[in-house]
Amino acid sequence: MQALLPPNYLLKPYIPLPSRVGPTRLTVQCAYRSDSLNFHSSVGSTRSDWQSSCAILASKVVSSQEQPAEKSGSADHVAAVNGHKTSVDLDLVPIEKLSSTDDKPASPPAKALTIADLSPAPMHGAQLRVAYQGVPGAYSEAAAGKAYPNCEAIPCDQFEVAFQAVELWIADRAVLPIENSLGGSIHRNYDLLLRHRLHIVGEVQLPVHHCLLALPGVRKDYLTRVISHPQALAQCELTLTKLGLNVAREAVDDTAGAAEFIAANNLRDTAAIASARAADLYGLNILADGIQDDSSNVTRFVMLAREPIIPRTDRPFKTSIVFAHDKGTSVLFKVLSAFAFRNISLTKIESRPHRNRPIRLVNDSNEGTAKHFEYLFYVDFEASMAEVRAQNALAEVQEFTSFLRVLGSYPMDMTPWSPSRGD
Ligand SMILES: O=C(O)C(=O)C[C@]1(C(=O)O)C=C[C@@H](O)C=C1
Repeated sequence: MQALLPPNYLLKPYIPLPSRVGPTRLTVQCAYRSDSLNFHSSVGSTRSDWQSSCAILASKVVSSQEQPAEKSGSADHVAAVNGHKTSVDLDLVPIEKLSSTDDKPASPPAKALTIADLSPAPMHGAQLRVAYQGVPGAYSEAAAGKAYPNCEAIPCDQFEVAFQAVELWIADRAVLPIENSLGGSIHRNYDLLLRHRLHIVGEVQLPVHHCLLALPGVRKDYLTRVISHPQALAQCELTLTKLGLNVAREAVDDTAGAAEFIAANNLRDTAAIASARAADLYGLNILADGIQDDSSNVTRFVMLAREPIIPRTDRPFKTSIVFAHDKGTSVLFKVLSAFAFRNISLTKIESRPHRNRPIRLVNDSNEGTAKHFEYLFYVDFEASMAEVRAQNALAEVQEFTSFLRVLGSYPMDMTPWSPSRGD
């Protein structure tokens, strides 16, 4: 967004928004239009708050592109356009006001940047706003709380919306699941990491303890279906069968959303797989506790921000990269050896279809044409980009690859492991 501003205006790195966001769930439409918001709950938020928030974001871009410079930078002007009165200005500071004039003292000399400047806390004096996919009671909300204690968690109806919420400055961070110890990778988020320009700034691992929830008075033998997030259904498949629940499984957007749906529609033949907190929030009973197929069920989440953090060497760091290559099959081996020769451990490798070029045609000298699928490879390795061995490894990787992007270099989650409990 900064690139859209006229050159004589500086955008300070935060846009104040109405202070209460509350648990209103962001939808795709919210990121684009302010007139089609989906209000799940009215707690602490009003429609006009949200219209103002979205309009501020929209008009900031529009006004900076279309208005004459002396008007577009005015906080009052933007506030008036949005019909939203805020006591703080919108942080658009004309550069000329920062420089010295005859009758005004010169501005203080530029201050050296610190790590805090490069991974800034919000400047509006409020809590950090963290976007997650799902509704209150989702595991992603718990992960947001673990990553950023005391944050203001902002529910979003899709992963993509959580990315957009950060890109549009509605949220400061997004916390998104990337892999689970039983269900495997969350492919959608791998794809979105590449499509968006956010940076991974941290990771958290959350023990996931699933419960089977139903309306009060409902017994297991009343059930004709179980609904939940596809990952949660996969994580409990064996246990559901052991419980004699050979009923239909239906996928919904998130675990807590499944619980909310049962409560809202008074469904007496349906159970949800979700957290004990979701049972509390939506008034459901716990029919079975700890139904994940393995007690050490854990989901790894990544934290995303608009700016990368400065990599360090005083604590264990992990770095995530994605690359593609266009030459031969031994490239993957060569790339992996660049890490092996330097004793850098890989913690994860994932391949995804190369959507821009899904198939490569290779002319066979004898007959016809062989078709190879093309992939993007995502690799996590245990080293910080501040380490020379990691820099050298990537320099070597770059020689073999047609595309290479560092998604982030960030502190590893080193919290001691304990199997999932009911909390
Ligand atoms: O539905 C939720 O509660 C989520 O937070 C999503 C999600 C996931 O996408 O993997 C997160 C953790 C669990 O693994 C199950 C579901």
